[in-house]
Amino acid sequence: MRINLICIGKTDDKEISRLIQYYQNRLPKHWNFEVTEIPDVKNAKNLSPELLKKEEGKLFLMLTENSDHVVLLDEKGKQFTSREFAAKIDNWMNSSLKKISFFIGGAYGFSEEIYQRANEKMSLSKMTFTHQMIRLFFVEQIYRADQILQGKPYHND
Ligand SMILES: C[S@@+](CC[C@H](N)C(=O)[O-])C[C@H]1O[C@@H](n2cnc3c(N)ncnc32)[C@H](O)[C@@H]1O
Repeated sequence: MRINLICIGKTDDKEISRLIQYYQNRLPKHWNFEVTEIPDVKNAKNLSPELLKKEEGKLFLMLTENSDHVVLLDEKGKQFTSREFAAKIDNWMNSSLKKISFFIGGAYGFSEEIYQRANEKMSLSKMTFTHQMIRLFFVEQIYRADQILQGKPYHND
């Protein structure tokens, strides 16, 4: 199974990029985890929020196959503990799913088309984070899930 985290625009803060890389490098290869940064929509500043979300949505969908299980990272989604998330990933890994695509929205979130396409919505907190910071928080949770599944002492509860 592959796991793809798809985000809008480059991670423009070097410190966030460095930490994402840090956790990614510690993840075993069999996770097949990759981060895809979609280029920012051209002329984004001249588009209304609705149009911008639509354009970003088209780019998300271009990277998604029909068989992908799409999970939106969305502050209004369902919340999990780190152990529940690790168990969820373990179930997916033992299923026939070929790819899980996690989407992080842009500055205004997701278009209606993307909500329609999504299989589920997952929240990391009820609070809203920037689309840059949430990348790092998510990648750390992926690393934490691996440590939990390996029974390592990184996660202590
Ligand atoms: C700045 S937020 C979008 C803001 C918001 N949806 C709005 O109404 O304007 C950018 C993206 O970061 C992600 N995000 C931010 N906070 C999150 C949270 N607590 N849990 C999961 N994803 C979050 C989501 O993918 C969101 O679309």
